[in-house]
Amino acid sequence: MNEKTIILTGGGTAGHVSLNEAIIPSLQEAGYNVHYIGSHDGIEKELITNAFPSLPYHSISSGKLRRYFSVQNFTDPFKVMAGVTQAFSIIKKIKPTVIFSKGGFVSVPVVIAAKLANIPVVVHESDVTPGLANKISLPFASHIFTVFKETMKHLPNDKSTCTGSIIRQQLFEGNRERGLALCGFTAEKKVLLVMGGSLGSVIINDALRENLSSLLEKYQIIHLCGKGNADKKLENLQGYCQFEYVTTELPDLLYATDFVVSRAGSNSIFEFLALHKPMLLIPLSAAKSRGDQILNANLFKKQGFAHVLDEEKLTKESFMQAIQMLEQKAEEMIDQMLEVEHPKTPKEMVALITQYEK
Ligand SMILES: CC(=O)N[C@H]1[C@@H](OP(=O)(O)OP(=O)(O)OC[C@H]2O[C@@H](n3ccc(=O)[nH]c3=O)[C@H](O)[C@@H]2O)O[C@H](CO)[C@@H](O)[C@@H]1O
Repeated sequence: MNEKTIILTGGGTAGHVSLNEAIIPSLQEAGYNVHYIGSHDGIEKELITNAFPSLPYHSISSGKLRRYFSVQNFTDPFKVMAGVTQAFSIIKKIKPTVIFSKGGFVSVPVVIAAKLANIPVVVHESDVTPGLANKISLPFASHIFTVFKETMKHLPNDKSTCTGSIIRQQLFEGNRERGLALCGFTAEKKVLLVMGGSLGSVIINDALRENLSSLLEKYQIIHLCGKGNADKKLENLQGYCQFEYVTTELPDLLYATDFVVSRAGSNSIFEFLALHKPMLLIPLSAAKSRGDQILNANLFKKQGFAHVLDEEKLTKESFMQAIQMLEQKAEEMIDQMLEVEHPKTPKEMVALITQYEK
């Protein structure tokens, strides 16, 4: 049990789980006994236990790290402390050789407990600027890997490396015909995929649904609308197919897609890039976040991969104009995307992480 055991952590939103999902099969192939530490009821529990039913999942208590005032800011530190104690006893029992943290607030107690147990921790940051959980984790980590090279200027030189984004292998194994059949679509009309990040976005959902009849004249639409956001009235509308959240269906849906409208979460936009999907990005505004998606989106725009519409400028009309612009620029975007090197494989990422094991 002592040898070749790794603990993965990360959660809160799917963006803090995708990379872990990508590397688990390669870790298992390399002979690692993989354990996961996540929260009791976060999305990571559902995603990991559904995709890898035999993988041991350990729940711990975790508190949310907020940048704004909330009464829970007074109780959550106690939850984090309880989480540290729980994570510490799990680590002591499992005795991993290394711990890999994909960030999100549940990862903080795990990283602190790892330091207390003297187990090396490797952290991964997906966005241009480090998230709060990773900032807290940094002093406890042996190394931090980044997706964007621009992130390096926010990190100590001697313990950071840019690896680029790592894409789940199954996303390259989709099939257009299967995707079209799943939605009841024909091959005659172009397909627009609209996605508001892993949680869905109410304002993007509204902008789409307000324009639905005009858009359906030209496109067939796959709408990943987020948990609790499906609209029953639109269930049998020809050419419109809504899902609250998809897992195994995603590769086929992406292969069926011609253009994407999306939030600018790091994992999603690199997946669209790897599959050469022209994209219109509507990043989460600075008023609602630390502005990481705005930076992600603008770097994609600068490299010619995306057209960007600021959330503050989103109206029924500007949404339609931006989609027109997306279609006009689509070929140019694909040409730019074809120039990009193939991302590192999950197997290569595993080799990078495990070099830090004790
Ligand atoms: C509100 C919020 O905190 N957003 C952050 C969160 O976004 P979010 O969780 O939306 O993260 P990303 O866009 O990076 O990744 C979403 C992941 O979910 C997958 N997916 C999505 C929908 C679906 O139906 N099925 C599915 O599998 C996508 O393929 C992707 O792998 O983490 C990102 C990465 O740190 C950040 O850039 C975002 O700012």
